[in-house]
Amino acid sequence: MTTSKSMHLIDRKRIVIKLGGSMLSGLSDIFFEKFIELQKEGHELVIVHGGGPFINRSLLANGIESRVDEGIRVTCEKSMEIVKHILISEVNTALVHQLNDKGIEAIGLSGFDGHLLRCTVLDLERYGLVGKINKVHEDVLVKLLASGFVPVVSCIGSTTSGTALNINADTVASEIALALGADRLLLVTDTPGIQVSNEMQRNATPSLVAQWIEEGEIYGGMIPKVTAAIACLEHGIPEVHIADQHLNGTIIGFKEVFI
Ligand SMILES: Nc1ncnc2c1ncn2[C@@H]1O[C@H](COP(=O)(O)OP(=O)(O)O)[C@@H](O)[C@H]1O
Ligand SMILES: CC(=O)N[C@@H](CCC(=O)OP(=O)(O)O)C(=O)O
Repeated sequence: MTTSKSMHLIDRKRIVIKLGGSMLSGLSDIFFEKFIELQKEGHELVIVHGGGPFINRSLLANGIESRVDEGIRVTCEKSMEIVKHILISEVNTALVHQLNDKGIEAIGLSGFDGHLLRCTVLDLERYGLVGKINKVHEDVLVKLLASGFVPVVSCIGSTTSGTALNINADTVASEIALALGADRLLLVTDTPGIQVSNEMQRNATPSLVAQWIEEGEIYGGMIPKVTAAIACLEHGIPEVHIADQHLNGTIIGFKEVFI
């Protein structure tokens, strides 16, 4: 016979939630309420955050040229200093504070903490100091989750010699979701899902996504999101949502899900 306690354990899901820089400065109470609801349902939640618009502003203020190639920032040494400072010292701390303030016990981490994101350089000539994740040491996250904390991860990786590398936050979220064997990846952004011909899509499959990229319907910052989604689906994560902070959006899977 299944007891209600074991039912609860069976139902518990590990969900990786990526918060895009596009929506971080406008996090609403509704988002925090939904987050707390998921916690009360017993799910284990990990947050990964970006901060693209904050980085753009700081680069501009410092007179450093900013260029993005298919959603990946080309990162020179001077930019890297700014990226590291903005993501770790500003965005991560502000987000951890906001969560703690709402009664959510959050702990901030970068890829340096517990060797979380071990990287090598992706393509020095094309992207500069951008990391390719070779290994996620997810044990630090598992320990924090087991102690009831919400890990809040910024998208800075480290090489074995301690050099900081910039990584797109959608990529970090998908690699962490895969390493944790998450049940769901939720990419929260400033739009309620994928829009095609002016219509929001409730469902998508990897082949439809490939077609929409080909047709130019998906471009810019949406490209790393759908790439991350497909990598997760191909490695066994059942569903990826691309949604706004009210969690309305597109579900990407191999089959259509009617919601
Ligand atoms: N088909 C699409 N549907 C919706 N948004 C799209 C699409 N293609 C490109 N985008 C762009 O992607 C943006 C989200 O990516 P990005 O700005 O990088 O967000 P984040 O900071 O949340 O990662 C949207 O605001 C929109 O401008
Ligand atoms: C390599 C790379 O592109 N890094 C990103 C990291 C931040 C990010 O991904 O932020 P969003 O989630 O807001 O887009 C960047 O420098 O903008």
